[in-house]
Amino acid sequence: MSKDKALLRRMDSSIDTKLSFTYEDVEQIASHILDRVKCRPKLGIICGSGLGKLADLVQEREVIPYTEIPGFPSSTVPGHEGKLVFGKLSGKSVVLMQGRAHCYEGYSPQKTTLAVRTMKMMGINTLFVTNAAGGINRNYNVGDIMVIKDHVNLAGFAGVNPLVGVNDERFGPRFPAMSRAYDLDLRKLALNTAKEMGFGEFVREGVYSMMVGPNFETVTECRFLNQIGIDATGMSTVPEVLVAIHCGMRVFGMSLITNKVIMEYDAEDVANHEEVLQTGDRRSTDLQQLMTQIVDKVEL
Ligand SMILES: O=P(O)(O)O[C@H]1O[C@H](CO)[C@@H](O)[C@H]1O
Ligand SMILES: Nc1nc2[nH]cnc2c(=O)[nH]1
Repeated sequence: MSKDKALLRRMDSSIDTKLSFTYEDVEQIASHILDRVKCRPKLGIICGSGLGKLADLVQEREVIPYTEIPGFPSSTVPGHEGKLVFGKLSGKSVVLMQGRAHCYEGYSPQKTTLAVRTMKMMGINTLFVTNAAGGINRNYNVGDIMVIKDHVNLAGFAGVNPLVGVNDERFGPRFPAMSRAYDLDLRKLALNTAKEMGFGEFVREGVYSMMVGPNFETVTECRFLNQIGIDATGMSTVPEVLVAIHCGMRVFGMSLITNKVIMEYDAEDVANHEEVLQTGDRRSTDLQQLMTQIVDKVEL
């Protein structure tokens, strides 16, 4: 055998397809789920840390734990139950993800977002994402709700992006635009609804950023985020939104500001997940009310 042939044989020049779930894989997962439920929703809602109580308001519930869905990552973080909850919210058919997967749990960005493509394959065309986030904007208070108008994919700067890998055009284009990721009409609907409900004082609109985590940010990282125009930061949501936009879904997002990030080098406070969950608990009723009103008004 020539030297060149031996080298070619030794070096695998193919793309690592193990990264991704194929279109056929996702089809199978979606039909596995649909075989188990009667509900046929067009709206999907992802509940962030401590925000899963929204599922308590769902009627005619049909529940599937993630552990019973092939390929689905199981939830390993407190505040994320790890269940798909189908049923009616404000009279509309919905599916709620009670808990999400995060890259910091050790899941690939592709696995972290598998549920989003699965939802699309199940007929869902509108995705609402929620999260718990640290307030970077100094005018924000703990307990504020931020309608997301844009994001900065800081994790993407380091190569963490679920759209990396073989692109199957049946999911979406190789180079998806991301300049209108958060639907303008839905943002307006949410802000107007908040005003009507008397929530205007604590519902804002701002920019979310995602770093992989699991550590909370250093003081200098927070100062940097503040300088580049970030209002709130977390460890999720962005990969889900990238995948949702890639596969043609309409996206709306809200962050609950669960803590103010530390920006003083001599501060004694430190960020912690317990505070995140406690704020989620305290504000969950308002967030649930706002969400149910938006669901009531949204056209699907
Ligand atoms: O983004 P969600 O899942 O709401 O949770 C946020 O809260 C957790 C940290 O307290 C992290 O998982 C962060 O991403
Ligand atoms: N990265 C990050 N995620 C959070 N989730 C809730 N609070 C925070 C925070 O301060 N930083």
